[in-house]
Amino acid sequence: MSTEAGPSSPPPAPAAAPAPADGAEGEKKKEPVVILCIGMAGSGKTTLMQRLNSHLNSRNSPPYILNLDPAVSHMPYSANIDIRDTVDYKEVMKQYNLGPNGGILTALNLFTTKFDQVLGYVEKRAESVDYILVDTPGQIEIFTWSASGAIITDAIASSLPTVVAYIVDTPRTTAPATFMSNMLYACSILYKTRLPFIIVFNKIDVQPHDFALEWMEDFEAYQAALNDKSRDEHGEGSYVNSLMGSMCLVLEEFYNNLRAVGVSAMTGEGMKAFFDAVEEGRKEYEADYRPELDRLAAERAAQTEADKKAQLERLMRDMNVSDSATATGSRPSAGGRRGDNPFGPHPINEREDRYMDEDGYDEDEEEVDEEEQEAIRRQAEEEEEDADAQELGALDVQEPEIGGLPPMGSATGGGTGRGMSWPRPA
Ligand SMILES: Nc1nc2c(ncn2[C@@H]2O[C@H](COP(=O)(O)OP(=O)(O)OP(=O)(O)O)[C@@H](O)[C@H]2O)c(=O)[nH]1
Repeated sequence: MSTEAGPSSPPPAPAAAPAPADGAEGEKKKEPVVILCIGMAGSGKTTLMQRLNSHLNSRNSPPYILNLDPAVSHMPYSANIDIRDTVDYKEVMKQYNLGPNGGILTALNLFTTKFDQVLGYVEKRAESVDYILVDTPGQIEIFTWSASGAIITDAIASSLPTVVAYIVDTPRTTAPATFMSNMLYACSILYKTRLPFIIVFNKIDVQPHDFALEWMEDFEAYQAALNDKSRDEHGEGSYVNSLMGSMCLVLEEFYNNLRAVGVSAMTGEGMKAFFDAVEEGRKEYEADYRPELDRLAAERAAQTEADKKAQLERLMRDMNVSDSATATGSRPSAGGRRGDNPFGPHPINEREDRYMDEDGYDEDEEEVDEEEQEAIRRQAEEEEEDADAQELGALDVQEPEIGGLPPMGSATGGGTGRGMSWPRPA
């Protein structure tokens, strides 16, 4: 058992400005790292969140915590922002005749409509914390394969250094086939998020993770394990097993580019290795992800600038004040001199007449009308969506004071009651 605070010990008294977890005093404080905990149901995400929370509290560096799992019934720590305070997924299920997964997904979608507020709170606290922990729904695909999961991940990652901690239930991964399935899933998440990735082999108090590290480093060791279990009575390996052997080779590149650590959320073993890996992840984010983000932002800015320029040119053309027209002087302006005041009054109907065809049909006018109508339609749709979200109960996100976390183990199990639940009370 580690010497860190146990699961139910209260956090230390909140410090106004927590001492930096690492780095020398006087140095400019680093941006906090966001740790996105993702994993299969039962892999130990919530327990690990609790462990990370108590570990960081014991280092006098309390983290900022977000819970994005609307269905968690017991949370052994208090979150600064809890999806359950904003949306009640059981009500969503009832009202829309949805099953549990549909309810959780819809609750997450509703919460996503308010995520800009959440990000605002997180950014405000970025000055005073070193780590931001995010717990995700137990049904992994609800987060990793949904639009809202992608929106939330992108929003966080474009704001702060972010690493993905993929939690693996080690005792349930000892079979080569299960191991391979888990690694392929991890690989798919890596390619979807493209964020620095840590594979966290949890529950090493029950099953050490050496076998997994060996399989990741040594193809032949994995092949040997496969052969061990794959022979049929004729001594032949099955098709699936030879496929898995090939997969292992394919994944070599993936294994080479990620960090794998073993932890026990229960005992606290492996915390140092975990935070070292997070620090490496931060460096990778700064070296690879941030420049890409900056490049995309510059690309977008250039595109916006080009669009603006094109619009302006079009406007100038419409008003007959193109460079050539201005240079040669198109018509006398109000002041009387040719080329002066290109926006001056036109002789009646002159401009309009030039754009009319023989039937008096104005093609350009129609184009503008369509654009305007499209813009009006979009705005109306957005307003309608906003109204829907409001009605459905994606209420303003509530944030308690940081550092004022209730003692660990005091979660209410059905929302912490700080915010409003759906549906909105009469
Ligand atoms: N022995 C051992 N058990 C653990 C460890 N971490 C979690 N568990 C147990 O594994 C079970 C599942 O843990 P949770 O933290 O609820 O897992 P989860 O991934 O949050 O589960 P969902 O919310 O359903 O996705 C619980 O019974 C935990 O006590 C660990 O490090 N060692």
